[in-house]
Amino acid sequence: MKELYILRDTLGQLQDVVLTDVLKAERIVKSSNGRLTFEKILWLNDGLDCIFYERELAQSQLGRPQDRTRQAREIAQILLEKEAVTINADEPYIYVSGLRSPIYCDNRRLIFFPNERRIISHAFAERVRSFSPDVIAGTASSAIPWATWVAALLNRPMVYIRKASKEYGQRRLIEGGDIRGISVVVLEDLVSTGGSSLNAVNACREAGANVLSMMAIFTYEFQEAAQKFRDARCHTEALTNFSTLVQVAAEKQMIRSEKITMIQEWNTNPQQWGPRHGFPNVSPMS
Ligand SMILES: O=P(O)(O)OC[C@H]1O[C@H](OP(=O)(O)OP(=O)(O)O)[C@H](O)[C@@H]1O
Ligand SMILES: O=C(O)c1cc(=O)[nH]c(=O)[nH]1
Repeated sequence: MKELYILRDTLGQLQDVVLTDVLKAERIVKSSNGRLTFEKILWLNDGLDCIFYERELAQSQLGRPQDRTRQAREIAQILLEKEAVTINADEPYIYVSGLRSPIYCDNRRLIFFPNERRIISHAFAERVRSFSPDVIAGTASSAIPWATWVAALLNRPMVYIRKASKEYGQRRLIEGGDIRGISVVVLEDLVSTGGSSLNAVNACREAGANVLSMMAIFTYEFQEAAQKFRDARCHTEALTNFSTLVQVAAEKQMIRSEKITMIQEWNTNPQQWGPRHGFPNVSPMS
């Protein structure tokens, strides 16, 4: 049994999607500290730990490192169980940056699994909510569904950012609406070198938006990516990451130890790994 907490201010309305969850809940315990209505729901379904619908409390609760660690481990396990993560050293994958890699994390697969995609979109929503953005932005193409679900959960407008402006029709780079002068959180499915996500952040900035954060499901934790975001003065975070993935895979014996050693070697020096193993890196994909 899991516990779902829904918190709202006394005048607040629960969104439809939450109401559906509430109706399915076994038992609701209500209390109040004067300013907040506090509803504790004993939740029978797997997968959903908690949702916070009050900003102040969300920040204090979600800021606790152990919560983030638990969440990162849970999502890493999903990536492994749903075979989003695959390893192939015989024919290493080519990344959009041109890097060769023995590991690929295909988060596109996650949209196929309703329970897991709910866990991830709720995790995103909890974090995005603490920034109170005007708009949720998704990078094309893989983050469009995540941005859609998060925007629906938070009842916010959504846009998506193309890799390049469309060459016909309205010729837009950002689709959905005008983000000039308003705040945005950008969602991405995955960060390797950070090039794609930073392009999206820059596109939003050039369109006149204030980018509050760029959040991804997964990051390989490359120094190169972290430096790019520092240089761009853009806050960034990920729901889970390479080191957590490796830790969970090792503990639960989901990846054999020699493969773990190999992907760790790749991760410490991704530029060198391909050439050293007879697979030169290639030009970045356009
Ligand atoms: O951090 P980077 O080095 O830029 O790499 C990460 C990017 O690569 C993938 O997108 P891809 O270009 O494969 O496009 P897609 O989302 O349309 O599948 C992924 O979805 C990220 O956007
Ligand atoms: O860098 C990339 O292109 C990339 C790496 C990865 O593991 N998964 C993905 O979708 N893209």
